[in-house]
Amino acid sequence: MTSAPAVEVSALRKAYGHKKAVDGLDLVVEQGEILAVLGPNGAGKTTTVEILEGFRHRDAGDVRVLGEDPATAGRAWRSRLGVVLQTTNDLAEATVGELVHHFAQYYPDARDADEVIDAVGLREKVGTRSRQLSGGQRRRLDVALGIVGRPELVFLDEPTTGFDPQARRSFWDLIARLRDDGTTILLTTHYLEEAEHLADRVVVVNEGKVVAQGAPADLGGRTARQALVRWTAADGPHEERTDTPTAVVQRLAQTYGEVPALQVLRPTLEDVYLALIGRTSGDADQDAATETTEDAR
Ligand SMILES: Nc1ncnc2c1ncn2[C@@H]1O[C@H](COP(=O)(O)OP(=O)(O)OP(=O)(O)O)[C@@H](O)[C@H]1O
Repeated sequence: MTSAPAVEVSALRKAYGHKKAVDGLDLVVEQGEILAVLGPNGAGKTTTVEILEGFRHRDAGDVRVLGEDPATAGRAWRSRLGVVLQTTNDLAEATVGELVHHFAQYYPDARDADEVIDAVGLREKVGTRSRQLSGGQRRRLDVALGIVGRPELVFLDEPTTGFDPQARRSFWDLIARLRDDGTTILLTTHYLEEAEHLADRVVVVNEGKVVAQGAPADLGGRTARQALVRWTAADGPHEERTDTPTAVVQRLAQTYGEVPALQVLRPTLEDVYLALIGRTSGDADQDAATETTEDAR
């Protein structure tokens, strides 16, 4: 028997005034899987996640999270969810250790608080007040508070923004361990390599709709994933898309011997993603620059 999905969303809509933030979005997260939601700034990811968490009202559509409608579900439902919120300023004077131990008390079957502190890599900061943590350390504390209750389903909205590369790697290990424990995880991210590394499935959202979904290696379909063979002949540059680049190169070698300016290119997840959202990598660089400015504020 297959179990019911952890999350089922159909025809979800939410507008802010005239702005359609979510515009007929469909989504399923199976139990035990890691689903990554990708999309450019303003695509509607946070709005969707906040509706699933029960923090925002929807205008239309059906939503089931762990079998209940988040708009009406109660405390027992909420205790089964791990919601990673930004730590509020009210808690700024509490230490890492105090916060994680304190939050653990709210849940019937909480994880061991000290193990969680170790898992997010904050052991050395256990006595530090939350206001004295760096941005990346604060985010790790947010994650610790989100998982200490041993949730069945965890929502992570851009969990590793502001992490250094080493912290990102150890966070990925933590997420893999949560998955091994059977936790279902929905995360949003702007990091394509994060989605590729972690996710069983990726959903690409653009302008409030799902524009593609699949395993990271299959996203965009077979054609988008084909290799591109390029070479230059006497009459100029040539290119050929193919599932069998070796055969194409063999054919070219028979014609030319040493093939002039031969290249075999494989599209990366980033290439496929940018094509799906109708951008070029120049636009993506622009987004990255904008994000850096926002982070710097
Ligand atoms: N509280 C709000 N009031 C008005 N407009 C909003 C509000 N929250 C979001 N929006 C708008 O809705 C759209 C979707 O925003 P949302 O935050 O869901 O996008 P996102 O995909 O999470 O973006 P990002 O990657 O930048 O976090 C954007 O155009 C945004 O400006």
